[in-house]
Amino acid sequence: MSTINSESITTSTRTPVVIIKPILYGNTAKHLGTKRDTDGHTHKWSVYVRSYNNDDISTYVSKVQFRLHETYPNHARMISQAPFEVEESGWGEFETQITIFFADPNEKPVIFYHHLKLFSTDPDVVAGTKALVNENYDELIFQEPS
Ligand SMILES: O=C(Nc1ccc(C(=O)N2CC(c3nccs3)C2)s1)[C@@H]1CCCN1
Repeated sequence: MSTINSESITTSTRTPVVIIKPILYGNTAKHLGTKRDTDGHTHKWSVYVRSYNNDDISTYVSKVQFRLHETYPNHARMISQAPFEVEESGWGEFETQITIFFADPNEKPVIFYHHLKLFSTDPDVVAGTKALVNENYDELIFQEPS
């Protein structure tokens, strides 16, 4: 923006402000201890998106869609309030698609792909004394409107 007055012309240049929000997305899993008779499920698991710093991501995330394997009822799960996670059970591993929608209508949704992991060679996970955690670090980057 330039301003003109009798003495001079000044031009202000504003450096775009970039806001970076570190996040974690992924899953935890724990063996049920047995193969459930009713449905053959062996694990309970949770797939989630959360702030890396444990702050409230609801200030900038409006909803998150977790697309599970199509054999799950209502497999495209939309979560519209924190915590942004889906808790389920099953017997195997598969690809999930995680779409993050933002409170700012001008910000396009972002999509992450996550392999839901249930199995581990970690003796404590195998013993069921420790949950498996399979998560990824990433960053949501916002440009302040110029
Ligand atoms: O396992 C795998 N795919 C899976 C897809 C769905 C799975 C599962 O666990 N499900 C619980 C069951 C339900 N049916 C109804 C309500 S929930 C669906 S496993 C692949 C195959 C080879 C390696 N990985």
